Amino acid sequence: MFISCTTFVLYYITNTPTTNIKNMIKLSNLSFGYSKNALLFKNLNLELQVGHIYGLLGKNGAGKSTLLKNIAGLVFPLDGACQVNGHDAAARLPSFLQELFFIPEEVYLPALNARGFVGSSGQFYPSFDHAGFYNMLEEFEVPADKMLNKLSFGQQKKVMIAFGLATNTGTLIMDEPTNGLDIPSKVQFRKIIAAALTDNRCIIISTHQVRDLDSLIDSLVVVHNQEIVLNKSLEEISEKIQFSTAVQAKKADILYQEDGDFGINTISINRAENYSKVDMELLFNAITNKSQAVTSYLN
Ligand SMILES: Nc1ncnc2c1ncn2[C@@H]1O[C@H](COP(=O)(O)OP(=O)(O)OP(=O)(O)O)[C@@H](O)[C@H]1O
Repeated sequence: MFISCTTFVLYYITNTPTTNIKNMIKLSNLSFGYSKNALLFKNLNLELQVGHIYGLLGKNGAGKSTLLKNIAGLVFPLDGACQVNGHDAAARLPSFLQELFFIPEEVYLPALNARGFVGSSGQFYPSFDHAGFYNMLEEFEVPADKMLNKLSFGQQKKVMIAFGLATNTGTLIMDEPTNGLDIPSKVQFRKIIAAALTDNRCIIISTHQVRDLDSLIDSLVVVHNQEIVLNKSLEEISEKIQFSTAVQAKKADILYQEDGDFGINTISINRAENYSKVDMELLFNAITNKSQAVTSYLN
C-alpha cells in the first residue's frame, strides 16, 4: 500500500506518544537555600519520568522536603530552574497547579466533612475521581461524615492521601505520608498507591522509614551533601550490585559491609547476574557512609 509522505508525517505526529517527553520533572542546575549564604542545593540536575513511583531518601535535614517544595513551586530556586510537564514550577500557573498535588508532612484540614471538602477543593482538579475518593476513605476506614478537623492525625493523613490520589494529577508528591499511619494502614497505603500508578503519572514519596516503601517504589532517589547522589531504578541497582551476607559474597567484590542481626550484611559487585532484592536500608547506609565505593560503582 502506498502511503504518501504527508500521510506518514500526519500519522507519525498523531500517533507518537509525547507523554515521556512532556510529563516529566526536570531540575536544571538548580541552586536553593533559605538564605543566599547557606545553600542547601548547588547545581542540582534531576529528571523524573511518568510511570514510576520514586522513593526519595535522605538523612534528617538533607533537604527532602525542600526539594519537593521546589518541584511543587512552593519555594523558588535561587538559580537554575524546575520544570514540571514543561511548566516553570515557580510560576504556579493554573495549568500547572491542576496537574500537581502535594501532600505535606503536616496536614491541616478545614472544619468540613469529606463531602464539603471535595465540594470546595475537588473542583480545582478536572479529573477528580469522586467515587474513587469515597472508596479509598472506606478502605482506610475513615468516617466520611465527621468534621475533618476533628479526626485524628492519622485519619487526617489518610483523607489527604485519598484526596491526593483522587485528583488524578500527573504529579503526586507525598512528604512522609506514612508518618502517623498504624501498621494495617501502612499495608493499605502500599496497596492503594501501587494501584494508583498509571503510565501518565509520576509519584514521589519521601520518607526515612525505608521499610514503608518496600515492594512499592520502583526507583530510588537519594539526596546527600547538597547533591542527588543516586537516581536509579531498583532494577538497574540489582543488575549492578548484590545484597547478601559476608559468607555468600566474594571478598574481593565487597563494596560495603555492616553488622546485621544475623551476621555481616554486604553489598558486592554483581558479576554473575544474581539478582537479589534491594536492601534499601543497607544501600542508604552505604551511600551516606563516608566511603564512596557503592555510589561510585553505581554511577
Ligand atoms: N522555612 C525554612 N526556613 C529556614 N530554614 C529551613 C526552612 N525549612 C527547612 N529549613 C532548613 O533546611 C534544611 C533542610 O530541611 P528539610 O525539611 O528540607 O529536610 P528533610 O530532609 O526533609 O528533613 P527531615 O528528614 O528531618 O524531615 C534544614 O537544615 C532545615 O533547618
